[in-house]
Amino acid sequence: MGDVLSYAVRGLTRRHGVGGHSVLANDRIDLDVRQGEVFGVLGPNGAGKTTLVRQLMGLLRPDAGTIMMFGRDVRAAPDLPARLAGYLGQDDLALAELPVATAVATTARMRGVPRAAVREVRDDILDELGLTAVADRPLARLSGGQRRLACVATALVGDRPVLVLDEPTTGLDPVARRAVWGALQRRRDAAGTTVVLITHNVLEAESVLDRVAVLESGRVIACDTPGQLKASVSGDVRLDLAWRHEPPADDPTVAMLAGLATTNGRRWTVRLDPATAREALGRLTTGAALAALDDFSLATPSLEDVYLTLGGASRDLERT
Ligand SMILES: Nc1ncnc2c1ncn2[C@@H]1O[C@H](COP(=O)(O)OP(=O)(O)OP(=O)(O)O)[C@@H](O)[C@H]1O
Repeated sequence: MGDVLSYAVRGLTRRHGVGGHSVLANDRIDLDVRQGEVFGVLGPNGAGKTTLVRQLMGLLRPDAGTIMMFGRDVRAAPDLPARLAGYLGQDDLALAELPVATAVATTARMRGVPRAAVREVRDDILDELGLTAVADRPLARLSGGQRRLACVATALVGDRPVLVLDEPTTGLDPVARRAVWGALQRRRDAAGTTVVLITHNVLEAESVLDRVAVLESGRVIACDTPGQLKASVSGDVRLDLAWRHEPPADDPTVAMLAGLATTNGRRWTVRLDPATAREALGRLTTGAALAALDDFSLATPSLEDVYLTLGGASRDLERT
């Protein structure tokens, strides 16, 4: 990873709409994305993530601020992102009528892959992403997940130095998601490709992302490596409890945890300092509540905990 900045963003501001109903979608965002890093953008729905990446791609004009791409001002060279970056948008309907293989091959040709190499390049990426079996089917006649995966293939083909991907793994099954994360890592490791991606899947992204920016209400509220972000909440551990049936509400430990827990049905997640967590667990496993307890675990914080600590909403996260 070098010191070259694929993107240097300063004071980026963009408002949608006008007058009383307008929304400040990006509010003075500063970001540096280094060449060869996988850079994640996390944040709750409506935080301004898509607005940010559309500006990085030159698809939306900033109201204020600058975007430098490899040292050049995107405003002065608006075609720069389209030439240097492969982009996956939220909906990709342009290629819908084409068979997958044709969509990938056509994109490869447009990106300068020599005619003699197109077939091999196309077949390699279809194989890498597990799309070979549907290569002859038009995108419009694929399942939602397969179509998304085919769009990922068209974004990745042609070895652009930058990839900007808006939720590349949303809607994919576990095998396909693993294929996408693997494909991104391989490009970063082998070719120094810079990847900027939006994701809600923090649990999987954690192992792939070099750095993460957390957006909320148009602002960057944290930006660091997953490790450093986790260190910022590292005083705490996460206690996960799965209840077999309704826990006794009059048990003082249960009542204390209930007030602190994020709940998902009978699953409770509580962030506590280690000593309190150990004590609580000790009381639960020796007291009356044990009969209601199905399973428990104590874990050091994940990027998910960071996200939640910073104010992200658990409903916006995919748990897979
Ligand atoms: N074309 C538009 N006109 C008006 N408001 C818009 C428009 N596009 C986005 N917004 C608003 O701007 C804010 C940021 O939207 P954006 O799509 O960038 O968020 P996001 O973080 O990508 O959200 P999500 O996770 O739901 O995709 C939201 O409040 C959204 O409602």
